[in-house]
Amino acid sequence: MRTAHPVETVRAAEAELMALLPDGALMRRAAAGLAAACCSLLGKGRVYGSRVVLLVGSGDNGGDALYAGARLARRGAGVTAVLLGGRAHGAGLAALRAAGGRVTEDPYEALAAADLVLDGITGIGGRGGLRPEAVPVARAARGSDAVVVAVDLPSGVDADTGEVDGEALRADATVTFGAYKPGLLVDPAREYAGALRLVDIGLGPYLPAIPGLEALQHQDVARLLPEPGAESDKYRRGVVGVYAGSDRYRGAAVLAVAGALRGGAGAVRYLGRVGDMVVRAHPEVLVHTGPWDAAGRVQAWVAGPGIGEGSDPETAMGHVLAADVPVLVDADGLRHVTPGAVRERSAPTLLTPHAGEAAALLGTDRAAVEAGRLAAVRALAARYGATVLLKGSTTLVCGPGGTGPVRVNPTGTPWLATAGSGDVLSGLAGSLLAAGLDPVDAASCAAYLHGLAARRAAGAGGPITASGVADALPAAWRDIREP
Ligand SMILES: NC(=O)C1=CN([C@@H]2O[C@H](COP(=O)(O)OP(=O)(O)OC[C@H]3O[C@@H](n4cnc5c(N)ncnc54)[C@H](OP(=O)(O)O)[C@@H]3O)[C@@H](O)[C@H]2O)[C@@H](O)CC1
Ligand SMILES: Nc1ncnc2c1ncn2[C@@H]1O[C@H](COP(=O)(O)OP(=O)(O)O)[C@@H](O)[C@H]1O
Ligand SMILES: [K+]
Repeated sequence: MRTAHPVETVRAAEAELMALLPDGALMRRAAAGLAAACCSLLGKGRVYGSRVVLLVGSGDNGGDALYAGARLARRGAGVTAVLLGGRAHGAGLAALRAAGGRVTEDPYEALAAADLVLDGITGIGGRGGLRPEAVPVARAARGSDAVVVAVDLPSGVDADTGEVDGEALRADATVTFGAYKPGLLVDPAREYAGALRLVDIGLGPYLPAIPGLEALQHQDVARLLPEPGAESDKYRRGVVGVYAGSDRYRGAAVLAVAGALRGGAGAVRYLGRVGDMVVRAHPEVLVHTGPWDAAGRVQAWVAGPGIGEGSDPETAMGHVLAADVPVLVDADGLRHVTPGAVRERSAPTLLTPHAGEAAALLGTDRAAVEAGRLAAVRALAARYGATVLLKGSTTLVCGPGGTGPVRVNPTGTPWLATAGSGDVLSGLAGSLLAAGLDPVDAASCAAYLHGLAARRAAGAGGPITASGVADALPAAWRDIREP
């Protein structure tokens, strides 16, 4: 599991460790790791003679850049510092000068010739976006041919929330110290960070066991995915009920069922208006057309994709929410849930909104949700007392209450932004619920598999369809099982 810790936690861990070490030892560790990462980014044999520009702010983030710059200068790089704050880390500046580095008043001339730029303007002490004097310099760095490496964080992003208030520096890579910060894993900040590298400075034993954010990796998902045993039968593997589709949105039912069939449940039962079409597309589905209470055994429900509005869907959602089994509510189904109704349920509920639906549930606008995804997913989980999976460029999952660690999905591709792919995801997550995973695991494993399947479907990069994502799910599952 990859974990991220908020700034307050990182600072507390640093303080504990620093008390045991000689002055400046942590910063030297950080700078040594940073310089090593820069050497590998420049390439073997390319450090000597390379041109490195340091963008140096007024705090310790600038100190890291200066010490790393001194190391690179000692290996033969031409290192130039641009001082952007009113002051600069004194010992770091002295180290750079002693190693042969220099300070320039003309950042643009230095940047035009740079092979590597180190962004040490702000790290975890930064507040708000870049200040006006840093904006043209950051743009010139981005516009140059140099590799841009952010020190600890891209300057201008919020380390804890992933929000970007104003302008921030766009890096090709970020070398972060001691622990990932939540903002490095959550859009919009994540996009500014580029490839991530973590430098171990010995903070591990001083960090709490429960992180602010966590990202599943292959082996975590492999451990959680259900696998049939010798004694399995279709009912023991779980039956997932799907209530989806309408005369207007028929495909939503087919796609949700396609996801459900590939999620490890033993059987899929369909209720809704388009059973004929569903069974034509998926003959293995059990279609029920009678009253709700005669639907038969179901271990988890997926309800909402393409059901539309009106009294019929409202009544049906009432039946689903009354069931004493886990329920996933997606898409149109989200119009029919209230915090009170969800809180009163006897079994867990999983809500899977995209940013627009989340905004409607929170009474805000879509842009606000997209700018503050972490806050939005926590607020929804707290308000509904439910697990929430917030879809989009970064998919987040938060357990009921909103206070525990948030799971961030590390797989996926922007090619997933295609109609119907969310329906496949809801079927898949519902199937994992029926197979017995708890809602946070079901949601995060589903997002992981869905993202991998999308990458497989997209190959080297190219348009994909929701059906293509569903078709790629078994191969993604195998990739996880047998890496
Ligand atoms: N602690 C440790 O042991 C270790 C820490 N390490 C390193 O230290 C970093 C944290 O250092 P830090 O605390 O000095 O904060 P930092 O991010 O440099 O910013 C400080 C100053 O920037 C300014 N400023 C604020 N906002 C701004 C803005 N938008 N745009 C421009 N300027 C802005 C503001 O100063 P002001 O100009 O307001 O006086 C503020 O005081 C951390 O990220 C890691 O790199 C590593 O070496 C490992 C060991
Ligand atoms: N920019 C993006 N990058 C990665 N994944 C995305 C992006 N935009 C959307 N997605 C994913 O695509 C799916 C779209 O789901 P949804 O919005 O419900 O669409 P639909 O209702 O058409 O099925 C979700 O899994 C979401 O996380
Ligand atoms: K930085």
